[in-house]
Amino acid sequence: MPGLIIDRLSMRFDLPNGASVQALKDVSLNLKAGELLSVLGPSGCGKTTLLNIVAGFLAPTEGQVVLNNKVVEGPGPERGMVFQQGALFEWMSVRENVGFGPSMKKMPSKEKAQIVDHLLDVVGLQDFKEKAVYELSGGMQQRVALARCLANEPDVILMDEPLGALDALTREKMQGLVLKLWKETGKTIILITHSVEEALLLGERLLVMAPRPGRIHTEYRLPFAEMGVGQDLREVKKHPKFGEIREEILGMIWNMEEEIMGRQEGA
Ligand SMILES: Nc1ncnc2c1ncn2[C@@H]1O[C@H](COP(=O)(O)OP(=O)(O)OP(=O)(O)O)[C@@H](O)[C@H]1O
Repeated sequence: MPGLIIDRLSMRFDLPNGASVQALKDVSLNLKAGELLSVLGPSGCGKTTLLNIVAGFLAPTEGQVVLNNKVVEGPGPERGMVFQQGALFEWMSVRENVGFGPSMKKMPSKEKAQIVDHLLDVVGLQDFKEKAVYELSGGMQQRVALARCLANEPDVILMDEPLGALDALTREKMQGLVLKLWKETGKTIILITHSVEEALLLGERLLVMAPRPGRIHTEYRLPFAEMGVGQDLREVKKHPKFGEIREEILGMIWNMEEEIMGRQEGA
């Protein structure tokens, strides 16, 4: 079956002092090709661990990830990653950064130039093609990171707080861009965020995770990502359901954090 199957994942980190941390316990999830999933939860609930296992950077202690019928056994080009800070090659131009994957694949230069040009149009950076990345603002650097990821033609894009370091206005524009890319490319996307509003806007499915052990607490299926494509996201936020679910999730995460604090004080 095409798509991504996360099958009963558990991850335990054994620490040098003999203790261990159960970062994930029995996490299962099926994503169809082209679905957009956002993941929220208090610090330490295993969001990044989950993403790193799907990326193939970490091997789970139990369970498996299956993408398009193949078990994930390490990193691969069909899974692209976008980090909070672009992880770009500072000394290369925007064009060279976006063309890096195609260059590695030894793609003929004419074909590579066409792909790079197309992606720079998509992310609105055509006029900055020859600039070095250190000359760009944070928002522009994240646009380069998205274009560079897309140039590898991944089936799944994994984003770990990709907009977390941006100012509010740039972040809002980038949220619109993520929705546009999702609709135009049909990629499956998993996006981790600490912002409840962002998770509501950028998740047709939204997972709230809980800590100790890291697990899925609640899943929502939401209309806001679809509503937001090509629209003013501030209008989407005015939808009565948006405010209602935001309050519900904020309360849920607040209670989890209270519980953690209580356990720490009682320990
Ligand atoms: N390499 C590691 N060695 C030991 N413990 C780890 C390691 N990586 C993560 N952990 C622990 O696993 C748990 C989950 O961590 P993870 O980073 O996945 O959570 P998170 O939800 O992404 O947190 P945050 O929101 O703060 O980024 C935490 O208790 C963390 O301390």
